[in-house]
Amino acid sequence: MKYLSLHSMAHFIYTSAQIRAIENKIKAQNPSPSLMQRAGLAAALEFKRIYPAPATLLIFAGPGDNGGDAYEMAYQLQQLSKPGISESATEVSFDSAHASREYEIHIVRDKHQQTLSSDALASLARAQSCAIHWWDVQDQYEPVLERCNAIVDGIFGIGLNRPIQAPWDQVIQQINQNRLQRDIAVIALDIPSGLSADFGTVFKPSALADQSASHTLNTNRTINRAAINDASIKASNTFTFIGDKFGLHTAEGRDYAGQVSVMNLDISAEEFPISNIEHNQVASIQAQLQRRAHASHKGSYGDALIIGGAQGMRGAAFLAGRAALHAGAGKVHLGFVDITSENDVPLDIMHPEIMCRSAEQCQLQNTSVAIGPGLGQSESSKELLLQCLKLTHDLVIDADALNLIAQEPPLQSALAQRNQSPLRGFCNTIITPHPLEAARLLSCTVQEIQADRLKAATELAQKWNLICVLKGSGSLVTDGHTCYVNGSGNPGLASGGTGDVLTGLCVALLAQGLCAFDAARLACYVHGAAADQLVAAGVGPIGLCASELPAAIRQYLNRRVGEFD
Ligand SMILES: NC(=O)C1=CN([C@@H]2O[C@H](COP(=O)(O)OP(=O)(O)OC[C@H]3O[C@@H](n4cnc5c(N)ncnc54)[C@H](O)[C@@H]3O)[C@@H](O)[C@H]2O)[C@@H](O)CC1
Repeated sequence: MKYLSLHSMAHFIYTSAQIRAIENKIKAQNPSPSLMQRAGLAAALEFKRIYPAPATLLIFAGPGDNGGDAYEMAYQLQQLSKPGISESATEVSFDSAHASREYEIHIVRDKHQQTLSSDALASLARAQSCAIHWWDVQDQYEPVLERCNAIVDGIFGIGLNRPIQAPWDQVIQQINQNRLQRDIAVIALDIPSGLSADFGTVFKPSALADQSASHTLNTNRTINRAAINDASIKASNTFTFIGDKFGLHTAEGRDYAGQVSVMNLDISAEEFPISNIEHNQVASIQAQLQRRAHASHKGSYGDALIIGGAQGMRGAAFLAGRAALHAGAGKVHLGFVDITSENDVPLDIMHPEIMCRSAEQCQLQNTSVAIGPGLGQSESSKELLLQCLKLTHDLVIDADALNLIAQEPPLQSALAQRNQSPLRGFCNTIITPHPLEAARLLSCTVQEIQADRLKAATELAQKWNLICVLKGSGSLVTDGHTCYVNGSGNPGLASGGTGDVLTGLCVALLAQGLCAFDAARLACYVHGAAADQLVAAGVGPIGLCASELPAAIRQYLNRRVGEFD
């Protein structure tokens, strides 16, 4: 299908500034058909594929080029509905006498707010020459809204630069409410209106913050609570143009974008700049996990030690330990804190192969270590963390270990000095903060972290010269230069203990010889994929338990990477 093909750059993600630069470069070449025509045709073809006619389509067109895309899509859909028109045509001559009624198309626009570019004006003219129904945003188009089969959002694209106000704010809530009630397709062109392409955040006008259960808006439109807090379109699908955008995949982006299709508009790969943001594709890393040789033994797959599990949080260490075991570490040790006598040391009855002892008795050298799950913040935990920072080569730092570092300058110095020991060389260090832990580490608020996740993850990785996994929807894995956005996983992971499992998985992969960046990337991917596998089998997302993940991780790894020669 023309313009929808993905080239070798498909795994890259771009900033809106990069997309604008590509757009300007191509536009300067006066291409025919124009980029807007290509965008409209690509959107029409993909829409027709996922939503074949007959159907009633309500298209909302805004004041900028995103609105131009919407006009062009409407025009192209009308053309594609004509009998005998080839789907690979890029420009189709119009003959209104033959216009098919296969799609009943309605367009809503703001007649008083048109500041259209020449491209958008040309697309508007083409659409106006078709059998399309036209509405002003102030008209009562509700009867169409209530019976249409699909809605297209061409209100704002990457040019959105402030919170959305009347009349479009009310329209957005109305569209979201309609989708909630009728479960219809809502297709966003380029990016859902209201979502930031660069941050995955929603521009929220303060007026929306404390609105109550139901509201009568100035066009007599009643909006219920479920839709009221949305200052962005919640799309079922986003057709994004030229290149993929970061905001569609992290922070709030995934909840608003739905299924993303990238349409590169036939722009060749050479026109794209090098991007330092990529989707976390792990095929090449999976290949690095050792295939199991006959003549291998437990020593071949490394030792993993997890330190944590203070009183009341012993389970966190067990979860990490089981994850390390199921992810293939040769030997797994748990070092518990708060142990007063030998008899205090807990055992994992279900997994007696895990070796348990007091943390103080554990060997920190020649072992891949994770510290944090259930660690607590006692003096002895602090001392253990200091020892780990000083003595280990492979170290995963999570949970309370991160909170301690945030509070204690001596721990921060020890972290900063990890790569300066000539004996150890460059260390494998991974931190796995969730947004609150990241906020503590950077002395800011969670809102500030979430407002620019890329900046936060990059800053943490650069500050301490390590690999940072910033957890949350669309987890980021970065070394401070290249950032991978993880696409696997689902809201079933939003429960206690899943982070401990991720930590155990990271340390098991380090133990098996992966470098920190590869281990963190593969761990994130496999952790999410295991959860996706469980949800596909009906285990979650509601009630998915962290303790169910290790076995799913084992299954995933054996299916995808661990084949036995
Ligand atoms: N021109 C082209 O050749 C192409 C354009 N494309 C489309 O063009 C879009 C970008 O176009 P624009 O730069 O015109 O951006 P938009 O279509 O997002 O609209 C920007 C316009 O809306 C105004 N605006 C921004 N925030 C507002 C708010 N909260 N309330 C009211 N008005 C607001 C701006 O002042 C500006 O006039 C892309 O997202 C994409 O959809 C793509 O199709 C690629 C090709």
